[in-house]
Formats: sequence, structure tokens, C-alpha cells
Amino acid sequence: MNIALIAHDKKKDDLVNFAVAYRDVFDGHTLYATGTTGRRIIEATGLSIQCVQSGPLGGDQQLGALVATDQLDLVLFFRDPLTAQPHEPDITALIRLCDVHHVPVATNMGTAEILVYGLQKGKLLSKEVRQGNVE
Ligand SMILES: O=C(CO)COP(=O)(O)O
Repeated sequence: MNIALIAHDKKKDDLVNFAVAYRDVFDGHTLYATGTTGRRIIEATGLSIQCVQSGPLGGDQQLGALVATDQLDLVLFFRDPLTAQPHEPDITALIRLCDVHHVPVATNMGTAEILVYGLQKGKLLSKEVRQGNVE
């Protein structure tokens, strides 16, 4: 699966710790991240991550483009709901695209953990369901 990891500044420690805790799960997947988040996670885990731009410089939009072109299967986005972000429209757009394309998106650690448990369970059927390929 192709997974995106993103965290706002005040949530970066949480996502880094989460990535350390679930390192073995993430290791089996192709990882993308916004710039600063990705570099922090690489430093802490040694995982291989393709980093796009930092969020305020267009990283959310780059990940949104991957969602729109069916190149992301899961988005874990630890958002900070208590701090105004200069690129709020980009954040909204990314989450909207996840909904448009039925891509699972977690916006906090609690949901992210449930999705990671889902990942460990194996193949998700939602793509097949949408294509009418489930009996
Ligand atoms: O701002 C972000 C997401 O909206 C995250 O960007 P960074 O990982 O570069 O801090």
C-alpha cells in the first residue's frame, strides 16, 4: 500500500512516536510524507520515505494529486485543530480529495491506530466494492 504521513508542528512528536511504535507495520509499505514530517520520521525510524514539499509550500497539494491519481491508499494526517494554518485551503482540499476518491484518512492518532490495525489485517475490499467486483 502507498501511505502518506503528515503532521502539523504541534503534532509532529505524536506522529514520530507513532511511527516508531508501528515501525514494523510501516516498513512493509511505500511511504510518502510532507517535507518536515518526513525528515523527522526518517531520523527517528530509518524508514524509507519519499518526501514532498513542506505543507505550507505545497506538500498537501502534491499529496492531493497522488490521491486524485489513485497513487495513495491511506492518509494519516495528525492535524492541529487549535492552531490556524496559513495553508488551510490546501488541507481542506486534501481531505476533500480523500473523500472524493474513497481513500481512508485519519485526522488524529486514535483513528490512525485503528487504520493501522486494518492494515495489519490485510487487503481492504473498498476498491472492489466500488467496482462491483465483490460477490
Ligand atoms: O503543514 C503540513 C500539513 O498541512 C505539514 O508539513 P510539514 O511536514 O512540512 O511540516
